Amino acid sequence: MSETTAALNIEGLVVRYGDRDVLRGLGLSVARGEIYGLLGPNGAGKTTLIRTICGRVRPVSGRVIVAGHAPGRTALRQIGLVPQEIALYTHLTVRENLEVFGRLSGMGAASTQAAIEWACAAANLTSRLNDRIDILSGGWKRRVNIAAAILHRPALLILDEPTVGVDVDARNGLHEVIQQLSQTGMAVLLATHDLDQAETICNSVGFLRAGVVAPQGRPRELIAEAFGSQKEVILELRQLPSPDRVVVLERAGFSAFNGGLGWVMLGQANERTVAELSASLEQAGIEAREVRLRGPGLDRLFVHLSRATRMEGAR
Ligand SMILES: Nc1ncnc2c1ncn2[C@@H]1O[C@H](COP(=O)(O)OP(=O)(O)OP(=O)(O)O)[C@@H](O)[C@H]1O
Repeated sequence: MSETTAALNIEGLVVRYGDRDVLRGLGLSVARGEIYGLLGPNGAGKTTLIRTICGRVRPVSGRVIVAGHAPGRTALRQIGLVPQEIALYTHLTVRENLEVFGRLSGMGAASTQAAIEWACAAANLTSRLNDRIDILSGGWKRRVNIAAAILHRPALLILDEPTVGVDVDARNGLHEVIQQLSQTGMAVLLATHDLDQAETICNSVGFLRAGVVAPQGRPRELIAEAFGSQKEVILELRQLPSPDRVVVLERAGFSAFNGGLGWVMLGQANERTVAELSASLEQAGIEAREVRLRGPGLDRLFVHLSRATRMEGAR
C-alpha cells in the first residue's frame, strides 16, 4: 500500500522504556476506509503504539506517517482519538460538551455547529444532543466521545477498547457507527480485547506480540492459514462431569470452558465423526445437551498465537 493511499503507515518502529524495547521494529498500514483491529495480550504495547502514533511517545527509530504527514501538527489534525477512559463534562449537555471540544480544537462558532450536526449524525447521537451527560448510559457516552473525536473529520480514527463495560445492544450500536464511519472513507484503528468484535467488524487484524505485529491480514485468511480445514467440536453438557469423565474428555482432546459445562476440541472433524463421537461419549456416560461443529474463530487463533509466543519466550 502506498503512503498516499494509506491513512496510517508505520515502518520499523522501535519504542523503548528505560532499557526495555516494547516495540521492536513494528510495521503496519491502515488504508482509508479500512477497519484494522489491533489485538494483543495485556501489556503487549497497544497503548504505547497509540501514544506513539499520536506523538506522545518519541520512538527510538522508525517512521509513523499519518495521511501522508510526518509527526507534527498537520499529522495530529488527521487523527481522532477515542481513549479508553470517558473524558466528558458530566454536568453539561452533549451539545455543550461538543462545543467545548470544537473550541479547544480551534474551530469558529459557526463551523463548530456544522461539525456537531455532522458528527452527531455520524455517531447516531442526534436524538440526545440536549441531554446532560450524567443521565446517559455508558454506550451513549462512548458515542459522545466518538463524536468529539471526529468533529474535525480526521483521516484516521483510533479507538482504544471502545466497548469495554457496555451492554450488547450498545456494543452493536457502536459497531454500526464504526462501520458507517469507515464507509465515509475514514480509516479506523481499533485496539480491542474483544475477538468476536474484531472478527465481526474488522477488514484486517494484527496481533501485537513480542514488539511486532505478526501475523496480520484478513481474519478469515489468518484463521485458514493457521488451521486449514480443521473444525472445532463444541460439546455442551447437561451437568458437570465427574473426575473420571473429565479424564475421558481430556483424552479425547477436549478442553473445558464455561466452568466445565462446555468442552471444545480442534481437529479434522465432520458430521459423521461428530455422530460417532457423541455415541462413544454416551457410552462413557457423558450426556451432551448439544454437540456442534464450527469453524475456528479469532479466539482460537489468539490462544494458538499466545501459546506460540510463550513457547518462543521460554526457549
Ligand atoms: N511510561 C512507561 N514507562 C515504563 N514502562 C511502561 C510505560 N508505559 C507502559 N509501560 C510498559 O510497557 C509495556 C506495554 O504497555 P502498554 O500499556 O502499551 O500495553 P497494552 O498492550 O496497552 O496493555 P493493556 O492491554 O493492558 O492496556 C508494559 O509492560 C508496561 O508495563
